[in-house]
Amino acid sequence: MKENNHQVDRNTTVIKIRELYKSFGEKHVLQGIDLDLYKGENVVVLGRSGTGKSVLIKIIIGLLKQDAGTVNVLGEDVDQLKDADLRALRLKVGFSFQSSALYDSMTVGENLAFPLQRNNRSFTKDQIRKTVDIVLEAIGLPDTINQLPSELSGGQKKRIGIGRTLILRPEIMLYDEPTAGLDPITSMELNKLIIAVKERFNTSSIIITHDLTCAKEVGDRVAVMDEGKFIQTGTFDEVFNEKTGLIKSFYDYNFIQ
Ligand SMILES: Nc1ncnc2c1ncn2[C@@H]1O[C@H](COP(=O)(O)OP(=O)(O)OP(=O)(O)O)[C@@H](O)[C@H]1O
Repeated sequence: MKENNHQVDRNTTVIKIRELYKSFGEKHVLQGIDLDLYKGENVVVLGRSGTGKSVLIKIIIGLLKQDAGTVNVLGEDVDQLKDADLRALRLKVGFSFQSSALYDSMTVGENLAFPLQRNNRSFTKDQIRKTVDIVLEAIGLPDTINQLPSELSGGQKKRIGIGRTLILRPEIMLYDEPTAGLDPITSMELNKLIIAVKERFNTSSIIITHDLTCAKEVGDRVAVMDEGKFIQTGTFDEVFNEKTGLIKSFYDYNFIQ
């Protein structure tokens, strides 16, 4: 059991996915996905490239429509929502891109303030500044407020990307390969940040990764995707206890190489 597992509320499901199918022409990408994300939980989705992890995330935030099945996010069936309701739902679901997607010409402070200025026009300058300060402190980079993205390391950019997502106080966080391209020490710091975000901001998260250390550190549960289905779901130890087939390949590649 993880120390932070006590925060998981198994009576409240924030994302409920049932019998989800998605094909592109003859390419059957998602072939019957079921998933519950509980309040306060971090679920890691592991899978080889091209197994459909990004397609799953896009359906969750309504960027793609499924062929069959249901995706319920915070009580709403995503594919049934009108545009305005979908936009409102997206404000409650923070999506942290693989590339940090920061605006190069804006300082860190301006990058963080931008989503607030755009989505929450009632905020005063002072409130915006305070919110930016709180988030910068939470992500451990209070001194970068006046820096440009080009002056930051890869790990710092990822943190700021997460901070920019947090600024709107989402209930759910979706992380797309948060540790990709980072050295092991910076990856470990990012794992700690993902756990800290959950504890401090009460978020529930889906984390897409190939990185088993990340999965082990941050995941209350791990779901292994292969050919559009989850072939194993459970705690990291449950999933990797019996190492056969794809699970073995993943384990060997990450830990024995
Ligand atoms: N809009 C689209 N049109 C056609 N095919 C698509 C589209 N989006 C995704 N695919 C296909 O769906 C499959 C799954 O893609 P997806 O990006 O979800 O993989 P992934 O598991 O996220 O991979 P990676 O780990 O490399 O990011 C791929 O074969 C991809 O080519």
